[in-house]
Amino acid sequence: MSVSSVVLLELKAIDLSFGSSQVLKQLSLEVREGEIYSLIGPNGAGKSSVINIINGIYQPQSGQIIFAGQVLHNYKAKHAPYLGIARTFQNLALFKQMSVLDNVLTGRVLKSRHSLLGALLSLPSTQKNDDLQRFKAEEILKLLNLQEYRDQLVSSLSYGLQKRVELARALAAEPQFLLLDEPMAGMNHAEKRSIAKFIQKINQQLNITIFMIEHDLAVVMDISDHIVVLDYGKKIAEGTPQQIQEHPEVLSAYLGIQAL
Ligand SMILES: Nc1ncnc2c1ncn2[C@@H]1O[C@H](COP(=O)(O)OP(=O)(O)OP(=O)(O)O)[C@@H](O)[C@H]1O
Repeated sequence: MSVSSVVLLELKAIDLSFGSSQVLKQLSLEVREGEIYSLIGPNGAGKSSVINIINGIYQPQSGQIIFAGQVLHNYKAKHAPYLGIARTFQNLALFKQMSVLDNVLTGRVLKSRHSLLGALLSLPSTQKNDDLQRFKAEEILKLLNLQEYRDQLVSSLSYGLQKRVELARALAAEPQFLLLDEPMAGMNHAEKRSIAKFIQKINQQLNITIFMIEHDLAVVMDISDHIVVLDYGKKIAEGTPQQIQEHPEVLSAYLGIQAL
């Protein structure tokens, strides 16, 4: 997807505290439509807290969240799917004793016009709706090369495949903005490369803006359009991968690496 000049998400002067500990300090950021936008920084910098704010799980003490031109007031996690915001979690959150297809179908709840009465009466419209949901879920499985696992229990799959199923389930909601919390955590090199390709495919083919936290800097540098570096809840740098790689403060003081 080409990056547009339209800002899809804006955080303005966000402050977040838990008790006496201030986690985010006057944090502002802008994510443009079509971007793969990555947030990096040391452990405890506040990255997951940012995702939890964008997803409505945490409510900041002050600041504004503006999504698609709308200031969000009293914003909670239950509102996110209606805005077209979906997410994956740092630790897998799947129904492990259900099949891959059924897990993806759970992601279609909002898109389904299924009524309980219709189901009880086996109305033709209910059957049509089920067929549509299944068709959409199958399309996503195809996109992520998961068809061959469709009927397998999630618990029987490798960790890398389970992460891909989680991605599929998030996509089932047809989001316009996808939050990925460490999508490559715990993966081997080949699995990381493969998930990176799928993230690019989702961005380009489905026109979904991606907001990602990831510790693997090589992958972040490889696929991101824009990177923000957070430390102690403050933005210390932002720019293209090249600008970030050349930022001496980021490299030496905060990420503790010499060169990428
Ligand atoms: N619900 C909470 N209650 C209390 N403190 C919290 C809560 N959520 C986050 N914190 C604190 O906020 C700080 C930032 O945590 P956060 O998980 O956002 O950092 P992070 O950059 O995502 O770290 P990591 O890379 O290790 O996942 C930490 O000190 C953490 O303990």
